Amino acid sequence: MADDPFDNMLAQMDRAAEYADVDEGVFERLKHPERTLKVTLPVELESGEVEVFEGYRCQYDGARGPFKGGVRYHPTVTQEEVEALAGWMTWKAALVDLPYGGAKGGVICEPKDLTERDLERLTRRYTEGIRRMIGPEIDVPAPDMNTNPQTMAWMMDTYSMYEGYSVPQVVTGKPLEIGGTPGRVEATGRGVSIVTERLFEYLDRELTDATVAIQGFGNVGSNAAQLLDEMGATVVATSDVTGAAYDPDGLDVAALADHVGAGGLIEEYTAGDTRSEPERSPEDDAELVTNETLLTLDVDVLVPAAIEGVITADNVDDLRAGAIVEAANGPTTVAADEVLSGRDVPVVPDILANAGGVIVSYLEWVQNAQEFSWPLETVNAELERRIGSAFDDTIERYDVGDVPDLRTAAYTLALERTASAHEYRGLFP
Ligand SMILES: NC(=O)c1ccc[n+]([C@@H]2O[C@H](COP(=O)([O-])OP(=O)(O)OC[C@H]3O[C@@H](n4cnc5c(N)ncnc54)[C@H](O)[C@@H]3O)[C@@H](O)[C@H]2O)c1
Repeated sequence: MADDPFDNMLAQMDRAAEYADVDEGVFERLKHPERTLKVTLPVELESGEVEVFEGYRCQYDGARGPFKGGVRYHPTVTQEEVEALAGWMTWKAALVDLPYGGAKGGVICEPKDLTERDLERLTRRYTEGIRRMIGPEIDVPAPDMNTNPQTMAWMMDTYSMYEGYSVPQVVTGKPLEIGGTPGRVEATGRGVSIVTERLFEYLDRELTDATVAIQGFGNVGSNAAQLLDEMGATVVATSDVTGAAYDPDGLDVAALADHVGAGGLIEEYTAGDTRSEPERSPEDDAELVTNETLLTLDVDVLVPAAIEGVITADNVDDLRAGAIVEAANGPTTVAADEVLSGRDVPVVPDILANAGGVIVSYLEWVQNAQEFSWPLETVNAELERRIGSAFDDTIERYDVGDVPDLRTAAYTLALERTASAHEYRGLFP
């Protein structure tokens, strides 16, 4: 059993290595991040107090191109977590065939306890700390948990100030006004909805008959919920840190999105204290249940879209979902994965299910390089083409019949593609 995210990632690699055509020496290299920078970040808060934060940037593997990966602000960030997330970015970029290596950043902080001004100062100090490591052709950060287009704007501005000219291409997930792309904010959730639809086609089942439970109603969870709702699925539960809203007849997803968008919490929504305009539908009888209960609901699809390590050996036997689509990174431990694989529960792995974000980040980066902007329809069509093609490749690998599950199929492809890049490039010096 491996619950540490980095050990979990290595165990996933080991599982796929049995089936992947990868040279042993190259495989050994792939188990180690290229480099990780740890930075100390003293920040004078708006209160006048000086607080010393700690942050990281890990560049995991750059054989396929410049490093790419988000920046996370969270109290539980660790070096091992950042390195695991950077590894997952490497496999994700390879699986969806983007010309990128994988990276990730993180700062240990509780954003809820910081003012907007504090967050700006922390972001600028972190950007200065990792500035020599990033760049449009070197390593391109993006948003992740608790970071957003505003965070990217501060990063872009800080980097540009040092360079002496505007460098929009140094980060993706920016506001539209400074080189962002239409469709980036919804991209990960849109990708999740597309792969869920493809999975149902593959299983020869109707998405319009399906019930869905989504853990986490942040950027990814809320956009996936709204798009799945538009596709005709019934979203029966969703959650935040305060708990889950559950209505077996379906939630009023639009009202919930309005409420949360206005800063509301799930526990307030279920208590009838809503901030949505118009009011929540009278047919929505959402009651408050725990996040743990949400995970074990008898639904057709479970979408973990919050944090890693939520489906474990401890709760996997209680899971009743017919399929799992991993919107979060690393939500299933290897021990739990083996149980699900044994029970033939299809699990669309994170490196495929949540790749919509990095795909549209790539499209933003390409538009910045071209100094040209594309309409939303072009971005969405390209996202659908790329994630659909990665889904087809994964299914094709799975249908050959030797790999036990979709995750192993996806990892096999990702490892083979990354290893192939290493073999062509050779071992320096
Ligand atoms: N934003 C992206 O483009 C993107 C891309 C790929 C993968 N992801 C992954 O998706 C996941 C969610 O990212 P996001 O950008 O939506 O973050 P977010 O901060 O916008 O939302 C996170 C949601 O999870 C909830 N949450 C946090 N901790 C929780 C806990 N302990 N139990 C239950 N709920 C909890 C929060 O209340 C919130 O509703 C992360 O694993 C992230 O790495 C995000």
